[in-house]
Amino acid sequence: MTILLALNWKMNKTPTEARAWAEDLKDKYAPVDGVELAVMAPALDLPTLAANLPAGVGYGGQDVSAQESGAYTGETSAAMLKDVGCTYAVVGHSERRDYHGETDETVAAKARQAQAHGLTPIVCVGEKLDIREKGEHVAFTLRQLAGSLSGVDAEVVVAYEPVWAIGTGKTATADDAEELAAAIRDALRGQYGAKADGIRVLYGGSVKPDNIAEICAKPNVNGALVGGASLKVADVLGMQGALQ
Ligand SMILES: O=C(CO)COP(=O)(O)O
Repeated sequence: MTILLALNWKMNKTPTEARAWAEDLKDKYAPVDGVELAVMAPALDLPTLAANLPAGVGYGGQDVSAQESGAYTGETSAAMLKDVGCTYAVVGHSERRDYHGETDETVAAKARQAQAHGLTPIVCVGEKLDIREKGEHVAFTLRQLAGSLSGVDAEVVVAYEPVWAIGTGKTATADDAEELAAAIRDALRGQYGAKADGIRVLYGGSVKPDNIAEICAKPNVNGALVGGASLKVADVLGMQGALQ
């Protein structure tokens, strides 16, 4: 399965900065066999990426509305993302769940809406520290996954992002990542049967050039969702190179 290196810029980079980043990447980028690169950017940056990313590098939104269109001020529809050439939409990132009150039901509705427009949702799940300390991280994450994939078809990517590892410099060990990725794979088999083996399960949380290879070498980890280390082209090329 092709490894997906998904870059989540979060709320960083103006369109001017996004353009400079894309041009810099274009100067230095060479595709690596078996590695797909895609940038999850603020909606305003997407047209700039469409015009300036090197061929073969994909892009997507960081969120998408659960609604089709209409009186939903501030929202971005799946049709809008599709129209600017997105192939992905992140849904259910822990920052959306925490700061915008998104529930599993909302996340599933967003994922279904993305699929209805031909976008692949990247559905994020993962536990907070207190849940891990109680040893309930597997059960919690699988419950979140089941709710977040309700009515969602197999054209999906799942990202396991333990909240305690996001932006903290604390990376889960490769074994921690594999424990959850394997549990997620089993759950996906229950929902999708044999198609589960074609679904990419990513790990996210303080992934960097010096730890990505070990994490992505695990049998059930098919890529990474990267925040901080996605902002500098040098780090992105470092991660891509480490996967070679
Ligand atoms: O939340 C993340 C990606 O979606 C991870 O962020 P960091 O890589 O900055 O820890």
